[in-house]
Amino acid sequence: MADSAQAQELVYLVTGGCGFLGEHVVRMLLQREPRLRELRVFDLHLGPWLEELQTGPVQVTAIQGDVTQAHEVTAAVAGAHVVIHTAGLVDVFGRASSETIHEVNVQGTQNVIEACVQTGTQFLVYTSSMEVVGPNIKGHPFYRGNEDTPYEAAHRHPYPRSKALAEQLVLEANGRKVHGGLPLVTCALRPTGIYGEGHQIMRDIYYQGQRLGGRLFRAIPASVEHGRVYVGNVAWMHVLVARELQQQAALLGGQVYFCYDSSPYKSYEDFNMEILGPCGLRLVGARPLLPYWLLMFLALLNALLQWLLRPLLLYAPLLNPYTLAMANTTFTVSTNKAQRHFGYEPLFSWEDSRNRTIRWVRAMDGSAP
Ligand SMILES: NC(=O)c1ccc[n+]([C@@H]2O[C@H](COP(=O)([O-])OP(=O)(O)OC[C@H]3O[C@@H](n4cnc5c(N)ncnc54)[C@H](O)[C@@H]3O)[C@@H](O)[C@H]2O)c1
Ligand SMILES: C[C@@H](CO)CCC[C@@H](C)[C@H]1CC[C@H]2[C@@H]3[C@H](O)C=C4C[C@@H](O)CC[C@]4(C)[C@H]3CC[C@]12C
Repeated sequence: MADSAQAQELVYLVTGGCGFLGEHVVRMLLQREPRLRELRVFDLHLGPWLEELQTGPVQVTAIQGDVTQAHEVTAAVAGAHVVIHTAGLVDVFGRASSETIHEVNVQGTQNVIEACVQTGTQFLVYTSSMEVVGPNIKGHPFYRGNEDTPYEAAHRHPYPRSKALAEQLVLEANGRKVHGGLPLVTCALRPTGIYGEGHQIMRDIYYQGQRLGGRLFRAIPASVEHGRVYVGNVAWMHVLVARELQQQAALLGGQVYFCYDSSPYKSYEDFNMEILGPCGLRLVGARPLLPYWLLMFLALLNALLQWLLRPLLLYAPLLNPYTLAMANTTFTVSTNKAQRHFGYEPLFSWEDSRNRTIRWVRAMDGSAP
Protein backbone atom coordinates (compact mmCIF):
# COMPACT_ATOMS: atom_id res chain seq x y z
CA MET A 1 0.00 0.00 0.00
CA ALA A 2 2.71 2.48 0.92
CA ASP A 3 4.46 4.03 -2.06
CA SER A 4 6.96 6.85 -2.11
CA ALA A 5 4.26 9.50 -2.68
CA GLN A 6 2.63 8.46 0.61
CA ALA A 7 5.86 8.33 2.56
CA GLN A 8 4.94 11.19 4.92
CA GLU A 9 1.41 9.94 5.35
CA LEU A 10 1.56 6.60 7.03
CA VAL A 11 -1.22 4.98 9.01
CA TYR A 12 -0.14 2.53 11.70
CA LEU A 13 -2.33 0.21 13.71
CA VAL A 14 -1.14 -1.16 17.07
CA THR A 15 -3.24 -4.01 18.39
CA GLY A 16 -3.02 -4.43 22.15
CA GLY A 17 -1.96 -0.78 22.17
CA CYS A 18 -3.11 -0.25 25.75
CA GLY A 19 -1.14 -3.15 27.21
CA PHE A 20 2.21 -2.97 29.02
CA LEU A 21 4.27 -3.23 25.83
CA GLY A 22 1.60 -1.73 23.56
CA GLU A 23 1.53 1.57 25.44
CA HIS A 24 5.32 1.91 25.06
CA VAL A 25 5.04 1.10 21.33
CA VAL A 26 2.35 3.76 20.91
CA ARG A 27 4.41 6.39 22.75
CA MET A 28 7.56 5.42 20.86
CA LEU A 29 5.82 5.70 17.48
CA LEU A 30 4.62 9.19 18.37
CA GLN A 31 8.14 10.20 19.37
CA ARG A 32 10.18 8.43 16.72
CA GLU A 33 8.15 7.83 13.57
CA PRO A 34 8.08 11.14 11.71
CA ARG A 35 6.18 9.71 8.73
CA LEU A 36 3.14 8.97 10.84
CA ARG A 37 -0.18 10.59 9.93
CA GLU A 38 -2.59 8.44 11.90
CA LEU A 39 -2.04 6.02 14.74
CA ARG A 40 -4.82 3.58 15.48
CA VAL A 41 -4.78 2.04 18.94
CA PHE A 42 -6.86 -1.14 19.07
CA ASP A 43 -7.51 -2.88 22.37
CA LEU A 44 -10.15 -4.78 24.27
CA HIS A 45 -9.74 -2.24 27.09
CA LEU A 46 -8.78 1.33 26.24
CA GLY A 47 -6.59 3.13 28.79
CA PRO A 48 -7.45 6.60 30.13
CA TRP A 49 -3.87 7.75 29.35
CA LEU A 50 -4.81 7.83 25.67
CA GLU A 51 -6.81 10.98 26.36
CA GLU A 52 -3.73 12.77 27.69
CA LEU A 53 -1.29 11.78 24.93
CA GLN A 54 0.80 14.53 23.32
CA THR A 55 0.02 13.56 19.75
CA GLY A 56 1.41 16.57 17.86
CA PRO A 57 0.23 16.51 14.25
CA VAL A 58 -0.64 12.81 14.42
CA GLN A 59 -4.26 11.75 14.63
CA VAL A 60 -4.64 9.07 17.29
CA THR A 61 -7.70 6.92 16.83
CA ALA A 62 -8.73 4.75 19.78
CA ILE A 63 -10.60 1.62 18.77
CA GLN A 64 -12.17 -0.57 21.39
CA GLY A 65 -12.24 -4.00 19.80
CA ASP A 66 -11.59 -7.69 20.08
CA VAL A 67 -9.04 -9.52 17.90
CA THR A 68 -11.18 -12.64 18.01
CA GLN A 69 -13.90 -10.78 16.09
CA ALA A 70 -12.78 -10.86 12.45
CA HIS A 71 -15.07 -8.02 11.34
CA GLU A 72 -13.78 -5.68 14.06
CA VAL A 73 -10.19 -6.44 13.08
CA THR A 74 -10.88 -5.92 9.37
CA ALA A 75 -12.53 -2.56 10.03
CA ALA A 76 -9.55 -1.43 12.11
CA VAL A 77 -6.95 -2.64 9.58
CA ALA A 78 -8.64 -1.15 6.48
CA GLY A 79 -6.49 1.70 5.15
CA ALA A 80 -3.53 1.03 7.47
CA HIS A 81 -0.06 0.73 5.95
CA VAL A 82 1.49 -1.13 8.86
CA VAL A 83 0.10 -3.34 11.61
CA ILE A 84 2.03 -3.99 14.82
CA HIS A 85 0.22 -6.89 16.44
CA THR A 86 1.05 -6.97 20.15
CA ALA A 87 -2.40 -7.98 21.44
CA GLY A 88 -2.39 -11.26 23.25
CA LEU A 89 -3.49 -13.11 26.31
CA VAL A 90 -0.36 -13.40 28.45
CA ASP A 91 -1.28 -16.07 30.94
CA VAL A 92 1.01 -18.59 32.55
CA PHE A 93 -0.93 -18.52 35.83
CA GLY A 94 -4.06 -20.44 34.84
CA ARG A 95 -6.35 -17.41 34.80
CA ALA A 96 -7.83 -18.21 31.39
CA SER A 97 -8.74 -21.54 29.80
CA SER A 98 -6.48 -23.00 27.13
CA GLU A 99 -9.34 -22.53 24.63
CA THR A 100 -9.51 -18.80 25.36
CA ILE A 101 -5.73 -18.44 25.10
CA HIS A 102 -5.83 -20.21 21.74
CA GLU A 103 -8.73 -18.12 20.51
CA VAL A 104 -7.08 -14.79 21.35
CA ASN A 105 -3.48 -15.62 20.47
CA VAL A 106 -3.91 -17.94 17.48
CA GLN A 107 -7.34 -17.14 15.99
CA GLY A 108 -6.80 -13.44 16.78
CA THR A 109 -3.53 -13.49 14.86
CA GLN A 110 -5.14 -15.35 11.96
CA ASN A 111 -7.81 -12.63 11.88
CA VAL A 112 -5.11 -9.94 11.70
CA ILE A 113 -3.39 -11.72 8.81
CA GLU A 114 -6.65 -12.19 6.88
CA ALA A 115 -7.57 -8.55 7.48
CA CYS A 116 -4.24 -7.46 5.99
CA VAL A 117 -4.80 -9.69 2.97
CA GLN A 118 -8.39 -8.52 2.43
CA THR A 119 -7.75 -4.81 2.86
CA GLY A 120 -4.38 -4.55 1.11
CA THR A 121 -2.21 -3.80 4.16
CA GLN A 122 1.28 -4.89 3.29
CA PHE A 123 3.38 -4.79 6.46
CA LEU A 124 2.82 -6.82 9.61
CA VAL A 125 5.05 -7.01 12.69
CA TYR A 126 4.10 -9.68 15.22
CA THR A 127 5.11 -9.63 18.89
CA SER A 128 6.09 -13.21 19.50
CA SER A 129 7.96 -14.42 22.58
CA MET A 130 11.13 -16.22 23.64
CA GLU A 131 8.70 -18.92 24.74
CA VAL A 132 8.13 -20.09 21.17
CA VAL A 133 11.61 -21.52 21.59
CA GLY A 134 11.76 -22.35 25.27
CA PRO A 135 12.38 -23.21 27.99
CA ASN A 136 11.08 -26.57 26.79
CA ILE A 137 9.24 -29.12 28.90
CA LYS A 138 12.48 -31.01 29.47
CA GLY A 139 14.11 -28.02 31.13
CA HIS A 140 17.06 -27.92 28.71
CA PRO A 141 19.15 -24.78 29.20
CA PHE A 142 19.35 -22.26 26.35
CA TYR A 143 22.56 -20.42 27.20
CA ARG A 144 23.28 -17.18 25.32
CA GLY A 145 21.67 -18.63 22.22
CA ASN A 146 20.68 -16.85 19.04
CA GLU A 147 17.99 -17.21 16.37
CA ASP A 148 19.90 -20.12 14.78
CA THR A 149 20.83 -22.03 17.92
CA PRO A 150 19.44 -25.56 17.71
CA TYR A 151 17.03 -26.25 20.56
CA GLU A 152 14.29 -28.80 21.00
CA ALA A 153 11.20 -26.58 21.24
CA ALA A 154 8.55 -28.74 22.89
CA HIS A 155 5.61 -27.13 24.67
CA ARG A 156 2.75 -28.44 26.72
CA HIS A 157 1.53 -25.20 28.27
CA PRO A 158 -1.22 -23.37 26.33
CA TYR A 159 0.52 -19.96 26.32
CA PRO A 160 3.83 -20.94 24.65
CA ARG A 161 1.95 -23.34 22.37
CA SER A 162 -0.33 -20.51 21.25
CA LYS A 163 2.57 -18.10 20.69
CA ALA A 164 4.45 -20.71 18.64
CA LEU A 165 1.40 -21.44 16.47
CA ALA A 166 0.68 -17.75 15.96
CA GLU A 167 4.29 -17.01 15.06
CA GLN A 168 4.21 -19.81 12.50
CA LEU A 169 1.03 -18.37 10.94
CA VAL A 170 2.66 -14.95 10.66
CA LEU A 171 5.84 -16.28 9.08
CA GLU A 172 3.96 -18.51 6.65
CA ALA A 173 1.86 -15.53 5.58
CA ASN A 174 4.95 -13.68 4.39
CA GLY A 175 4.70 -13.33 0.60
CA ARG A 176 0.93 -13.87 0.35
CA LYS A 177 -0.69 -11.50 -2.10
CA VAL A 178 -2.74 -8.79 -0.42
CA HIS A 179 -5.67 -6.98 -2.04
CA GLY A 180 -4.16 -5.02 -4.93
CA GLY A 181 -1.61 -7.70 -5.71
CA LEU A 182 1.40 -6.69 -3.60
CA PRO A 183 3.08 -9.22 -1.29
CA LEU A 184 2.46 -9.25 2.45
CA VAL A 185 5.72 -8.68 4.36
CA THR A 186 5.81 -10.07 7.89
CA CYS A 187 8.28 -10.64 10.67
CA ALA A 188 8.21 -11.68 14.32
CA LEU A 189 10.01 -10.22 17.33
CA ARG A 190 10.69 -12.50 20.28
CA PRO A 191 11.19 -10.60 23.53
CA THR A 192 12.65 -12.39 26.52
CA GLY A 193 11.10 -11.41 29.88
CA ILE A 194 10.19 -7.73 29.49
CA TYR A 195 10.58 -5.33 32.42
CA GLY A 196 10.05 -1.61 32.85
CA GLU A 197 7.42 0.95 33.72
CA GLY A 198 4.01 -0.74 33.90
CA HIS A 199 5.27 -4.29 34.46
CA GLN A 200 2.50 -5.99 36.40
CA ILE A 201 4.57 -8.91 37.75
CA MET A 202 7.29 -6.57 39.06
CA ARG A 203 4.52 -4.58 40.75
CA ASP A 204 3.04 -7.76 42.32
CA ILE A 205 6.45 -8.91 43.57
CA TYR A 206 7.16 -5.46 45.02
CA TYR A 207 3.88 -5.45 46.94
CA GLN A 208 4.52 -9.01 48.09
CA GLY A 209 7.92 -7.92 49.45
CA GLN A 210 6.36 -4.98 51.23
CA ARG A 211 3.79 -7.26 52.86
CA LEU A 212 6.66 -9.52 54.01
CA GLY A 213 8.34 -6.65 55.85
CA GLY A 214 10.64 -5.58 53.03
CA ARG A 215 11.97 -9.10 52.37
CA LEU A 216 11.82 -11.59 49.54
CA PHE A 217 13.04 -15.14 49.99
CA ARG A 218 15.34 -16.73 47.46
CA ALA A 219 13.74 -19.70 45.74
CA ILE A 220 15.84 -20.01 42.57
CA PRO A 221 19.59 -20.75 42.44
CA ALA A 222 21.56 -17.62 41.52
CA SER A 223 23.31 -19.64 38.78
CA VAL A 224 20.14 -19.97 36.66
CA GLU A 225 20.24 -17.16 34.09
CA HIS A 226 17.02 -15.63 32.81
CA GLY A 227 16.87 -13.30 29.80
CA ARG A 228 15.38 -9.85 30.41
CA VAL A 229 14.93 -6.85 28.16
CA TYR A 230 13.76 -3.29 28.84
CA VAL A 231 10.32 -2.40 27.50
CA GLY A 232 11.54 0.84 25.91
CA ASN A 233 14.07 -1.10 23.86
CA VAL A 234 11.47 -3.69 22.86
CA ALA A 235 9.18 -0.86 21.74
CA TRP A 236 12.04 0.78 19.82
CA MET A 237 12.78 -2.50 18.06
CA HIS A 238 9.13 -2.69 16.94
CA VAL A 239 9.21 0.85 15.56
CA LEU A 240 12.50 0.27 13.78
CA VAL A 241 11.63 -3.10 12.28
CA ALA A 242 8.25 -1.77 11.09
CA ARG A 243 10.08 1.06 9.31
CA GLU A 244 12.76 -1.13 7.80
CA LEU A 245 10.27 -3.81 6.73
CA GLN A 246 9.05 -1.22 4.22
CA GLN A 247 12.57 -0.52 2.93
CA GLN A 248 14.13 -3.98 3.01
CA ALA A 249 11.25 -6.38 2.49
CA ALA A 250 13.41 -9.05 0.87
CA LEU A 251 15.83 -9.24 3.79
CA LEU A 252 13.45 -8.82 6.73
CA GLY A 253 10.32 -10.57 5.42
CA GLY A 254 9.67 -13.92 7.10
CA GLN A 255 12.41 -13.40 9.70
CA VAL A 256 12.41 -13.77 13.48
CA TYR A 257 14.45 -11.60 15.83
CA PHE A 258 15.07 -11.98 19.52
CA CYS A 259 14.68 -8.70 21.43
CA TYR A 260 17.83 -7.88 23.35
CA ASP A 261 19.71 -5.06 25.01
CA SER A 262 22.44 -4.67 27.60
CA SER A 263 20.38 -5.80 30.60
CA PRO A 264 22.61 -8.16 32.62
CA TYR A 265 22.34 -11.94 32.64
CA LYS A 266 21.11 -12.90 36.10
CA SER A 267 18.62 -15.18 37.78
CA TYR A 268 15.02 -13.97 37.71
CA GLU A 269 15.17 -13.00 41.37
CA ASP A 270 18.62 -11.40 41.29
CA PHE A 271 17.59 -9.34 38.29
CA ASN A 272 14.45 -8.14 40.06
CA MET A 273 16.63 -7.09 42.99
CA GLU A 274 18.57 -4.75 40.68
CA ILE A 275 15.32 -2.79 40.63
CA LEU A 276 13.67 -3.68 43.92
CA GLY A 277 16.83 -3.45 46.05
CA PRO A 278 17.07 0.34 45.60
CA CYS A 279 13.34 0.47 46.38
CA GLY A 280 13.90 -0.94 49.86
CA LEU A 281 13.52 -4.72 49.42
CA ARG A 282 16.08 -7.33 50.44
CA LEU A 283 16.52 -10.85 49.02
CA VAL A 284 17.09 -13.22 51.91
CA GLY A 285 19.44 -16.18 51.37
CA ALA A 286 22.49 -16.74 49.20
CA ARG A 287 21.00 -20.10 48.23
CA PRO A 288 17.33 -21.17 47.85
CA LEU A 289 15.77 -21.39 51.28
CA LEU A 290 13.59 -24.34 50.33
CA PRO A 291 14.76 -27.45 48.46
CA TYR A 292 13.50 -27.79 44.89
CA TRP A 293 11.32 -30.81 45.70
CA LEU A 294 9.48 -28.81 48.37
CA LEU A 295 8.95 -25.87 46.01
CA MET A 296 7.61 -28.26 43.41
CA PHE A 297 5.31 -29.76 46.02
CA LEU A 298 4.00 -26.24 46.84
CA ALA A 299 3.63 -25.45 43.16
CA LEU A 300 1.62 -28.64 42.65
CA LEU A 301 -0.46 -27.82 45.71
CA ASN A 302 -1.22 -24.41 44.21
CA ALA A 303 -2.28 -26.10 40.98
CA LEU A 304 -4.55 -28.46 42.89
CA LEU A 305 -6.06 -25.60 44.90
CA GLN A 306 -6.64 -23.64 41.72
CA TRP A 307 -8.54 -26.57 40.26
CA LEU A 308 -10.56 -27.23 43.45
CA LEU A 309 -11.46 -23.58 44.00
CA ARG A 310 -12.26 -22.80 40.37
CA PRO A 311 -16.05 -23.12 40.80
CA LEU A 312 -15.89 -20.59 43.66
CA LEU A 313 -13.05 -18.19 42.91
CA LEU A 314 -9.98 -17.63 40.78
CA TYR A 315 -6.86 -18.68 42.68
CA ALA A 316 -3.86 -17.81 40.50
CA PRO A 317 -0.65 -17.36 42.53
CA LEU A 318 2.75 -16.67 40.90
CA LEU A 319 4.06 -20.10 41.83
CA ASN A 320 2.83 -23.07 39.81
CA PRO A 321 4.68 -25.99 38.20
CA TYR A 322 5.10 -24.10 34.92
CA THR A 323 6.39 -20.82 36.36
CA LEU A 324 8.71 -22.73 38.68
CA ALA A 325 10.13 -24.65 35.72
CA MET A 326 10.55 -21.42 33.76
CA ALA A 327 12.30 -19.61 36.57
CA ASN A 328 14.53 -22.66 37.15
CA THR A 329 15.73 -23.07 33.58
CA THR A 330 18.48 -20.99 32.07
CA PHE A 331 17.24 -19.12 29.01
CA THR A 332 19.37 -16.24 27.74
CA VAL A 333 20.03 -14.82 24.31
CA SER A 334 23.13 -13.33 22.78
CA THR A 335 22.65 -12.15 19.23
CA ASN A 336 23.18 -9.22 16.91
CA LYS A 337 20.78 -10.25 14.15
CA ALA A 338 18.56 -7.17 14.60
CA GLN A 339 21.62 -4.94 14.43
CA ARG A 340 22.84 -6.65 11.25
CA HIS A 341 19.46 -6.69 9.50
CA PHE A 342 17.94 -3.36 10.43
CA GLY A 343 20.51 -1.39 12.37
CA TYR A 344 18.97 -1.86 15.80
CA GLU A 345 20.93 -0.48 18.73
CA PRO A 346 19.25 -0.27 22.13
CA LEU A 347 17.90 3.21 22.72
CA PHE A 348 18.22 2.90 26.50
CA SER A 349 21.39 1.81 28.28
CA TRP A 350 21.13 -0.63 31.16
CA GLU A 351 21.63 2.22 33.66
CA ASP A 352 18.87 4.22 32.04
CA SER A 353 16.50 1.25 31.83
CA ARG A 354 17.15 0.38 35.46
CA ASN A 355 16.75 3.96 36.70
CA ARG A 356 13.52 4.47 34.81
CA THR A 357 12.08 1.27 36.24
CA ILE A 358 13.26 2.13 39.76
CA ARG A 359 11.62 5.57 39.48
CA TRP A 360 8.37 3.91 38.44
CA VAL A 361 8.45 1.42 41.35
CA ARG A 362 9.26 4.19 43.83
CA ALA A 363 6.33 6.21 42.55
CA MET A 364 3.91 3.49 43.68
CA ASP A 365 5.36 3.36 47.18
CA GLY A 366 2.64 3.35 49.80
CA SER A 367 -0.04 2.39 47.31
CA ALA A 368 0.17 -1.36 48.03
CA PRO A 369 -3.30 -2.94 47.86
N1 LIG B 1 5.49 -9.32 29.16
C1 LIG B 1 6.47 -10.08 28.71
O1 LIG B 1 7.44 -10.38 29.41
C2 LIG B 1 6.42 -10.58 27.28
C3 LIG B 1 7.52 -11.28 26.81
C4 LIG B 1 7.51 -11.76 25.51
C5 LIG B 1 6.43 -11.51 24.69
N2 LIG B 1 5.36 -10.84 25.16
C6 LIG B 1 4.24 -10.60 24.23
O2 LIG B 1 4.06 -9.20 24.13
C7 LIG B 1 2.69 -8.90 23.88
C8 LIG B 1 2.22 -7.87 24.87
O3 LIG B 1 2.36 -8.41 26.16
P1 LIG B 1 2.20 -7.52 27.47
O4 LIG B 1 3.16 -8.02 28.46
O5 LIG B 1 2.20 -6.10 27.10
O6 LIG B 1 0.76 -7.97 27.94
P2 LIG B 1 -0.49 -7.11 28.36
O7 LIG B 1 -1.50 -8.06 28.89
O8 LIG B 1 -0.08 -5.98 29.21
O9 LIG B 1 -0.98 -6.53 26.97
C9 LIG B 1 -1.76 -7.25 26.07
C10 LIG B 1 -2.84 -6.33 25.56
O10 LIG B 1 -3.64 -7.08 24.65
C11 LIG B 1 -4.99 -6.75 24.90
N3 LIG B 1 -5.86 -7.85 24.51
C12 LIG B 1 -5.97 -9.06 25.13
N4 LIG B 1 -6.93 -9.77 24.52
C13 LIG B 1 -7.39 -9.02 23.51
C14 LIG B 1 -8.39 -9.21 22.52
N5 LIG B 1 -9.12 -10.32 22.48
N6 LIG B 1 -8.60 -8.22 21.64
C15 LIG B 1 -7.91 -7.07 21.69
N7 LIG B 1 -6.96 -6.82 22.60
C16 LIG B 1 -6.71 -7.79 23.50
C17 LIG B 1 -5.07 -6.53 26.40
O11 LIG B 1 -6.22 -5.78 26.76
C18 LIG B 1 -3.77 -5.83 26.68
O12 LIG B 1 -3.92 -4.43 26.62
C19 LIG B 1 1.95 -10.22 23.97
O13 LIG B 1 1.69 -10.68 22.67
C20 LIG B 1 2.92 -11.14 24.68
O14 LIG B 1 2.73 -12.48 24.29
C21 LIG B 1 5.33 -10.35 26.44
C1 LIG C 1 9.22 -19.30 41.84
C2 LIG C 1 9.10 -17.82 42.13
C3 LIG C 1 10.02 -17.47 43.26
O1 LIG C 1 10.42 -16.15 43.39
C4 LIG C 1 9.44 -17.02 40.91
C5 LIG C 1 8.38 -17.13 39.86
C6 LIG C 1 8.74 -16.26 38.72
C7 LIG C 1 7.79 -16.42 37.54
C8 LIG C 1 6.45 -15.84 37.89
C9 LIG C 1 8.43 -15.78 36.31
C10 LIG C 1 9.76 -16.44 35.95
C11 LIG C 1 9.93 -16.29 34.45
C12 LIG C 1 8.78 -15.40 34.02
C13 LIG C 1 8.36 -15.44 32.55
C14 LIG C 1 9.49 -15.05 31.61
O2 LIG C 1 10.10 -13.85 32.04
C15 LIG C 1 9.08 -14.90 30.22
C16 LIG C 1 7.79 -14.72 29.85
C17 LIG C 1 7.51 -14.69 28.42
C18 LIG C 1 6.38 -13.82 28.01
O3 LIG C 1 5.96 -14.14 26.72
C19 LIG C 1 5.25 -13.73 28.99
C20 LIG C 1 5.70 -13.60 30.43
C21 LIG C 1 6.67 -14.70 30.82
C22 LIG C 1 5.94 -16.04 30.70
C23 LIG C 1 7.18 -14.49 32.29
C24 LIG C 1 6.04 -14.74 33.30
C25 LIG C 1 6.53 -14.81 34.76
C26 LIG C 1 7.65 -15.82 34.97
C27 LIG C 1 7.14 -17.23 34.71
